[in-house]
Amino acid sequence: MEIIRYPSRDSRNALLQRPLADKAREVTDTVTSIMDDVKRNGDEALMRYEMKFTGAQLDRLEVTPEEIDEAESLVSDELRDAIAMARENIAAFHRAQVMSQPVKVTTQPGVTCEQRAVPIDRVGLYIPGGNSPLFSTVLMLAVPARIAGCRDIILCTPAGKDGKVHPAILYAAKAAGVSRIYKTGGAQAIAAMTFGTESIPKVYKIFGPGNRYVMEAKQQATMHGVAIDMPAGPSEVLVIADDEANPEFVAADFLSQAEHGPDSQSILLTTSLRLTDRLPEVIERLLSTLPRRDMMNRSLEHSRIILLGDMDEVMEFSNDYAPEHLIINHRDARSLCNRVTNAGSVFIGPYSPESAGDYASGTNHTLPTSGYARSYSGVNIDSFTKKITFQELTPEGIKSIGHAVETMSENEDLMAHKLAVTLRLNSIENNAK
Ligand SMILES: NC(=O)c1ccc[n+]([C@@H]2O[C@H](COP(=O)([O-])OP(=O)(O)OC[C@H]3O[C@@H](n4cnc5c(N)ncnc54)[C@H](O)[C@@H]3O)[C@@H](O)[C@H]2O)c1
Ligand SMILES: N[C@H](CO)Cc1c[nH]c[nH+]1
Ligand SMILES: [Zn+2]
Repeated sequence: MEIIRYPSRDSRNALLQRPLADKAREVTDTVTSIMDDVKRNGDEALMRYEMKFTGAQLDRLEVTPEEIDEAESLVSDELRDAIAMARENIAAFHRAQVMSQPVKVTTQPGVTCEQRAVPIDRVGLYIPGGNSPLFSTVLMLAVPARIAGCRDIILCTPAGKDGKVHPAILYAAKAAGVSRIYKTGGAQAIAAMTFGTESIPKVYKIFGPGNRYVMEAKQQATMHGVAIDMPAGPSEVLVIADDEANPEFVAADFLSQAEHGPDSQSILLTTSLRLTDRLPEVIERLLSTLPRRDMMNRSLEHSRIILLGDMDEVMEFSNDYAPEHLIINHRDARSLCNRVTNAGSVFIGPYSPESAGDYASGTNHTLPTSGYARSYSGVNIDSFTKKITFQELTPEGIKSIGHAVETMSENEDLMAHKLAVTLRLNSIENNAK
């Protein structure tokens, strides 16, 4: 972990870089060849890749109803209760985002404009399964998809070496109303949902987080006519903390991101010399009590403690970095959060760990990474709909805006546009005679 005290303005840009950004070309090339292979060879390629990456020998990709029943019996009552609570909270927060009234405005006498949200008919959800089986992500994606009214919800996730999907993923998928589940992961799963294969249908929009291969594949999918929620790759957290912050809380928040994968990143921004000096030792102590130490150590190599001069510099750096998660563990947390312009999701105060939002508070944990929080939102109810506009003009309406349209189209040299209005105006005039 790097400790950087009072970095010069010139050196700050380099600190905004995400881990392994220099390997982007390699990832792009690997993903391009996987996408081509799946497009050409369909299910055969998917089974080959599952064997290569997970060791699973598959002869069918779709999960059977019997496998789902078996999974249900393996989930403990305690986990069922936890999933039920998370699902309720996620549903409550996302239900509240539904626009209850369509937008309907009369812009001029006789001119009515409307906007309605219409669900995307078939969506594809990617559930990561490399380092851990993220069944919480099933809830984050399938619950809002159902609330939005998506009809067909496809889910892809890698199988384990034994050819089975983790029982909690299957249980959560059933509880959240997923239509069909397939055993395929990584870039090949995204390719399958992009092009369609013998078993897996092509979808209209792909959702979900994943490692660098998954994130790159989703971005390539957009070149083949499929929409995506956003680039959501390796997890990251930026913590803003002051002298009063409990160093153990900050250390645990660092480590909770580090355990997602070797290319996750945790950053502390502080004006406190005391915290800067103490944190490495507290992280070391907590780390020694946790499993996955090796992976966390690799992630911590990219992590940074950055000591800055004042809170203006802290907020400027945080907004430039645009973290996926921002934890403000600071005595002025409430007022600082009003200065956030770029972040996926913000956790306010000492008792709001990112883990709460990862699982059960109700907000969505599928969020933009790698600086994409500058321009993208995390998954929300709108992600599952598209907005269609409607308009209706009465004879009075075409008369009220007709002349403006004729003038504008004439000035764009588009005389057929003008004609479509003029003919109607003439017809209204003739009928009136
Ligand atoms: N941004 C978010 O909202 C969010 C949410 C949850 C998790 N995440 C991130 O999702 C990621 C999950 O990653 P994961 O690896 O555990 O699971 P994953 O399911 O995303 O990826 C595993 C698959 O990647 C493919 N793969 C692995 N190495 C490869 C290689 N060398 N070449 C080609 N393909 C390869 C394989 O198909 C493998 O099955 C983590 O980085 C985590 O931080 C992000
Ligand atoms: N932190 C992840 C988003 O970057 C979400 C997650 C799922 N499970 C645990 N955490
Ligand atoms: Zn997490």
